[in-house]
Amino acid sequence: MAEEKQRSLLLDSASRFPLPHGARFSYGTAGFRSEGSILASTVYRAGVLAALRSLKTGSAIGLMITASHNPVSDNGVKIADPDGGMMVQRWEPFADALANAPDSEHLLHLVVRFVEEENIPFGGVQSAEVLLGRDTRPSGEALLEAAKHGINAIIGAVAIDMGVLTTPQLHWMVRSRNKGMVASESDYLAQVSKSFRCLMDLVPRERIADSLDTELVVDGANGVGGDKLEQLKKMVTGLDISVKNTGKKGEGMLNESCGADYVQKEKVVPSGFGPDYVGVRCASLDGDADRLVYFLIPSASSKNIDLIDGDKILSLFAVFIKEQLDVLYKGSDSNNKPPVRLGIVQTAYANGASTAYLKRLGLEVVFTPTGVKYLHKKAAEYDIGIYFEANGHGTVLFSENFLSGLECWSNELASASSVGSEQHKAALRLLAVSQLINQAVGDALSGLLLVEAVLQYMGWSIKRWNELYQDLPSRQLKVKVADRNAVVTANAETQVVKPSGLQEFIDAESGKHPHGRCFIRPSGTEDIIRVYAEASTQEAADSLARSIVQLVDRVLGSGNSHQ
Ligand SMILES: CC(=O)N[C@H]1[C@@H](OP(=O)(O)O)O[C@H](CO)[C@@H](O)[C@@H]1O
Ligand SMILES: [Mg+2]
Repeated sequence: MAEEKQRSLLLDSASRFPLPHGARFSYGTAGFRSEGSILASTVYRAGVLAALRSLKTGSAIGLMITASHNPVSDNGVKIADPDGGMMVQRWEPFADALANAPDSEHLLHLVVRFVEEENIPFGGVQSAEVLLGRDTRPSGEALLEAAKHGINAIIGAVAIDMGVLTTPQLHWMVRSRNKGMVASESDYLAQVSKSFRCLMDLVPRERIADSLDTELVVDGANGVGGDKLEQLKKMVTGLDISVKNTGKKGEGMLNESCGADYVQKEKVVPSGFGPDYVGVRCASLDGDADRLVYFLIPSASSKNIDLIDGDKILSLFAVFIKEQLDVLYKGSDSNNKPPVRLGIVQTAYANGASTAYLKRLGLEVVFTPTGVKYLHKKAAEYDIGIYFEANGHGTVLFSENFLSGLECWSNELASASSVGSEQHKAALRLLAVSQLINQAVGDALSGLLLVEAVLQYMGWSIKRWNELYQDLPSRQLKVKVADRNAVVTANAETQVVKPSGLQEFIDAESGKHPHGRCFIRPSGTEDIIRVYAEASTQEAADSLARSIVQLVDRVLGSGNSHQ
């Protein structure tokens, strides 16, 4: 009876969100993404999916409506799992099938079959909870309603609207709620600002005396991050933050000539910044504030910037954390403590100079395919795992086991004669980092505060930080091809397996240039093949990339390659 009611409810509500004619959707690296005006049926179905996922896991699930750094007319939707991470990959084929079901009958059929296969408690026997968030895109409001309809089409499921949020805020809320911890936006802001204050209080006095530059100017991409940073700014002291491209009327369009993606890819001064900011520490968030890069405008006449990308943020965090661990483990009372495993996770896009630098520090560096779901999973295998994509998405993960040990150790140090010792302070710093930096996903706001705290601790200017190592010149191009899946890669995307012969050519071309390195892979978010090349000079990197583009175009292409 209950099942009958469930079926007719789903049929009824699904028929209100018909699939647009000729549309095809695919749950890619960043969920579903498309022109916002054709996404209502997809977001409705993502609501159904999220409710089923919540029934299956018995936990709260997140549904975020955003298209990150895409143009303002686009939108998208992604699902967060109970731990705050991306939805388990095993469910992606079902997500695709749901999104593309031609009508409500087919949709119902798919749901009923999947519920049976997955043994999902269906028909009201269990309750489900989906936390909803959206960014500032104009299409978001209507899409949020579509998501609510999808969730409400599953009996027992409740939609909780958490409002306009950054993507990482929603992921944080899902994780916190499922851990039984406070999980509102003000809780997020309170935790982040409190742990930042704690780190700032632990900055060595002699370094404060150097009176390091506290001025920071942030490009908010005209997205949700700017407004949130304005809120956060009121809760932190010790920094002089001003926010540009806040998205307020008259300041410009979302992601247009601004934001972390633009700044990282184009390496030019973003809109709203000019000669007034020469030498000032600047940062860019992307449209949903899960990516962060820093930059420096070198001279008044310069259109180009000095980019401080995700690799360098990672390197800064790695240096800091390694230093704290070295201090912590130096004391005699560390003898009976289990050794800590610190791991660095990068992708093939990491600049070769960053990998060489990290290895020189004696750190363990491993590679995964592109996409945070791979990096995150790998980083979670360590006691402390630091991961970043070059584009600025990343975080620092602490294992539960390491953290509980560290808390006990810190308490021991506090009660013994070591209170206030360097060793005690190192423990407190690491604990504060674990509170500050988002444990669910990469988070531009908390990442930014950690960068700022570490720079203060080190007494480093942005220039000094940038000089940690010098990036090898690189070039990224893309090629339109008939079928991007014709390219199959291995070894964390560094080697082409298919079509055969391609890798040999890439090797031969790379070998022609000092420090030449090149790889190609099918994009997970666009219908293209990406080509990345680096070498000791910009000319060599450009020429290497171009020669591989021509080859890919010849073998697979539509004759239509571009940057
Ligand atoms: C070279 C590059 O920047 N690739 C990006 C891009 O993926 P592609 O699969 O390369 O299209 O979007 C992903 C999602 O935002 C991000 O994780 C990834 O780093
Ligand atoms: Mg983003």
